[in-house]
Amino acid sequence: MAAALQVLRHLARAPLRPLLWGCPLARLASSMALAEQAQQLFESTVGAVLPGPMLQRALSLDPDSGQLKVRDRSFQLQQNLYLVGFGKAVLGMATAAEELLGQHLVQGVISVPKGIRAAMESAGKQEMLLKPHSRVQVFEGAENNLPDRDALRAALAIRQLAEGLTADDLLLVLISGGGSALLPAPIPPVTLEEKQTLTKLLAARGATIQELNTIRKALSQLKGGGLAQAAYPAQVVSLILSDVVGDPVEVIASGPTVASIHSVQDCLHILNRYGLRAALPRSVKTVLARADSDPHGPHTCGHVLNVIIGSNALALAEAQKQAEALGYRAVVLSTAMQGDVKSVAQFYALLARVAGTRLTMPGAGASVEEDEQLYELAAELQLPDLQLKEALEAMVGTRGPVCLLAGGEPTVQLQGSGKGGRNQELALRVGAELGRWPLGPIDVLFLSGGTDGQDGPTEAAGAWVRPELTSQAAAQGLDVAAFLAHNDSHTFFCRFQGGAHLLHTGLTGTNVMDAHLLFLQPR
Ligand SMILES: Nc1ncnc2c1ncn2[C@@H]1O[C@H](COP(=O)(O)OP(=O)(O)OP(=O)(O)O)[C@@H](O)[C@H]1O
Ligand SMILES: O=C(O)[C@H](O)CO
Repeated sequence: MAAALQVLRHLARAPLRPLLWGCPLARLASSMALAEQAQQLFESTVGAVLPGPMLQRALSLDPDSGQLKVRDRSFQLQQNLYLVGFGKAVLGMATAAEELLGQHLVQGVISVPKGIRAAMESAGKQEMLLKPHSRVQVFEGAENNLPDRDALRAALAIRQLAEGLTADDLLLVLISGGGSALLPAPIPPVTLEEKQTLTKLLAARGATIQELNTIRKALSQLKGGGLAQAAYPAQVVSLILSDVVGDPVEVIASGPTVASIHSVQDCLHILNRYGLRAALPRSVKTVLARADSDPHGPHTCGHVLNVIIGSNALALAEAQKQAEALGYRAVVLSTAMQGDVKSVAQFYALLARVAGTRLTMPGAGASVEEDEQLYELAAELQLPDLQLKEALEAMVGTRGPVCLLAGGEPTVQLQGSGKGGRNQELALRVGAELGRWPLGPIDVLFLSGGTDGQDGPTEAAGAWVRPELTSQAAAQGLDVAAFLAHNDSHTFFCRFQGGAHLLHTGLTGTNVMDAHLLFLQPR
């Protein structure tokens, strides 16, 4: 685990070894090293959004004058700096912030997942752990990503700190994914249990994170700008690590420092859509009715600076740079990869075929039907930022290796009771699809990994596959289709070639959704 971390740290700084594409020997070696390079590139993707480097990029402190710079804004520090935070990556973010801001920090309170300190400790990740005499108080709670009494206690301590601030103070707010469950403060008479039940029901019925968080905001004291309001008249700077496609600050962790723009009507529409309006507890109806007649209208957040300091796009941009340094033609396809994992897998496999044909037989092009099918699949997935045409055009005239990068969070409809995760299932499906057609004189590798280092309830971050997967598995007596039918991708990869295709990084301490890397190397 410690060794994996060393690699991550090293890769965050060091450029990777470039390919020497002119020379056949080098080409052979490079082809053999493709899997190794894929794993290194994944680690660079994560390295770009680790708490330390991220905070260092976002903040700069002049030790002589005590001026803190965040983007183009300056704040005078003078025993007036406070910190709060909530989210799965916040422990490491708070540690990095305290290290940077040192003596200026008066007091802090953070709400982080249950067991995270012990997990980081046993993973040997000292840089994610606060020092023994830290000024930051840590609350652990929200087991299984659900708001609980411990998280409620943390939220109340955060509110108390915020409410005690004056116009001379600066509140630094550290926010990352999972923040909603770690900052529950229901508006009375709504109880924690009622809020828990409602969010669980909405999630189980397929509500999007935008819908879920709209409801959470309407029922919360601190979400939807409530925390910023509590801290007024202090100045507020929120440093946000995004785990939502498109980085919407009002959605991530339910936007506690962003004024909510939703009306009660929006909430009622959502509750209607999921058949929950009729059975609402009286307390929820009371709070919604009260909000409807609130004479003050929505909060304003003029005293707040919200800054996205880490995102999937940022991580992929770093991986793209590293891939180019290795000699690849690298294109970021999308940072909003969503949709059913089966369709996403078909898309990547067909993309490998269409792009591969362009690379190996310039001028021939893939068949018109395949091109059309690829564009149809892309349209079905509805990816707002997809650079498919650009990526395919980039193949024309490219004679060397290509790396296509994407990020996001596909969805798995669980049918079986097997062990797996989104990334391992996607990789397994892509592997199975790639084996269906001959791909010509080209080496192909697809990797999918969760940037938090944990894919579903498994110890792996994800997996990588090549087109030979199905036949090699069959030679080992493993039937890929049978494992897929039970959502048993992790069991498959543990058995296949002794687990050599699994990605193991350990918990990374960050989270910007998943990364997908598709490598195409003409032979
Ligand atoms: N056996 C399985 N096969 C495939 N996917 C699974 C399996 N079990 C759980 N999953 C998927 O794993 C996901 C939950 O895993 P995880 O804890 O990594 O969540 P997450 O959404 O990545 O959390 P975060 O928001 O922190 O990134 C769900 O999307 C679920 O569908
Ligand atoms: O906490 C949340 O609301 C989700 O992780 C999205 O940010």
